[in-house]
Amino acid sequence: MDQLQRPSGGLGFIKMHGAGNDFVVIDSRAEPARRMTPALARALGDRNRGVGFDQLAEILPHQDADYRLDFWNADGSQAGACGNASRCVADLMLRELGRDRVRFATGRGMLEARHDGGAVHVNMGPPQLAWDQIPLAQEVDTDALPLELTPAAVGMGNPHCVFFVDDAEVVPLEILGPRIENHPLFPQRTNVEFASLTGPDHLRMRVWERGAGVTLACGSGACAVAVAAHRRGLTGRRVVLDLDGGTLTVDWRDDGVWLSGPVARVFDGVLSPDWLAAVG
Ligand SMILES: N[C@@H](CCC[C@H](N)C(=O)O)C(=O)O
Repeated sequence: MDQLQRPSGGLGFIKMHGAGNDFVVIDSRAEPARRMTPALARALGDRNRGVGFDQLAEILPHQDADYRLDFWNADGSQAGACGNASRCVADLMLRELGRDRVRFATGRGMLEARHDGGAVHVNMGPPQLAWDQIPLAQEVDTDALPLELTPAAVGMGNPHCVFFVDDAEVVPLEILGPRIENHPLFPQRTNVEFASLTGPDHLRMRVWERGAGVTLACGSGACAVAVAAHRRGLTGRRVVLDLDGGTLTVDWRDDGVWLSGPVARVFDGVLSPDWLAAVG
């Protein structure tokens, strides 16, 4: 990764996106003592007063891995997983280390990422399918939740509620998303996906993210939709998903759920000492 210019007291960052899911990446490997806080994440995530992002990914040192990644939502909450930010940071680290494979630690354990051509692939690990792993508030069939339209619940290190509908395009996400996100069945809230089958092993999906709202893509959400679709017998184990911001591919293999797609480095910036002082 190129060294960022840091005015004394400033904070360097990189703005990236993966299929339109946008991120601020902060490299704290050299300064692990300076940690992100909910207030700073919220201020940075504000698209008017800060930089704006769906998630913030903070890179930290780790003794048994190439690095560790922490994820923050725009509302200042933390997430155990973020597939697209994992792919974006892996792209930076694969280039920096000159390797074709990296291992990194996250809230859900050790993950692996690889490069090939233009795409970055990350193994998001096995899906969590037991009600108390996702977690849900009570023991129910995770493939058919007791909610209208009987959605499925899938954990990918973070909770997802997946609805299969005839036409995901017309779903009023802004209305339904927050209702499902905060439904009492999900004690840690949930990400919400609406998906429709558009061809053999091909899905259209739209997403409402916990802590971020409507986003153009969600990597762990794409994994959850693919897992739920296969469990329902709608698709095979490898599917292509069209999201609002681009196309992702998910392959549920024996060693985990692999997520693939494009990444882009948009710009490098520095938060000024004055702005940092003002947000506390
Ligand atoms: N955009 C992400 C998911 C981010 C975390 C999510 N909002 C949560 O709170 O669980 C992805 O690409 O997976």
